[in-house]
Amino acid sequence: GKVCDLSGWWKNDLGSKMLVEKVDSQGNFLGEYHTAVSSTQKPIKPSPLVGSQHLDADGRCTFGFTVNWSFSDSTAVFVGQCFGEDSKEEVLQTSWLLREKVDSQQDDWKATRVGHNTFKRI
Ligand SMILES: CC(=O)N1C(=O)N[C@@H]2[C@H](CCCCC(=O)O)SC[C@@H]21
Repeated sequence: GKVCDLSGWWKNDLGSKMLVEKVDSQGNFLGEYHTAVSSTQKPIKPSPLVGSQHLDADGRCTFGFTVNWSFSDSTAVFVGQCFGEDSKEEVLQTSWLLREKVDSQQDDWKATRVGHNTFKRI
């Protein structure tokens, strides 16, 4: 069967782009995330990501990664699964949590956003 190897460039429906560099034999990878959107006023910059994937032979591996935003004090974590039927194009269905930095615990309740998003290869 076809292993789902996440390495390469991906784009989601917000227009954000992600590069996954080499996936090692344990499924670990590094990369960078170029977000098209942000909740901050600061200029957007590429940000490093660290993650790991399963290496199932069925092209439908699960994965997770963390993005340490280089231009804001927030952090995002993504989890998802690759759907790569042999003939059809590969799609990553993901859910994410974005944790922004708040000044006090009184604001902790509103500090985490959740979402979902689909990535396709570019
Ligand atoms: C995939 C997806 O929906 N998102 C995407 O591609 N960019 C936004 C967020 C970017 C956060 C930038 C740093 C900040 O604003 O603090 S992470 C979830 C969302």
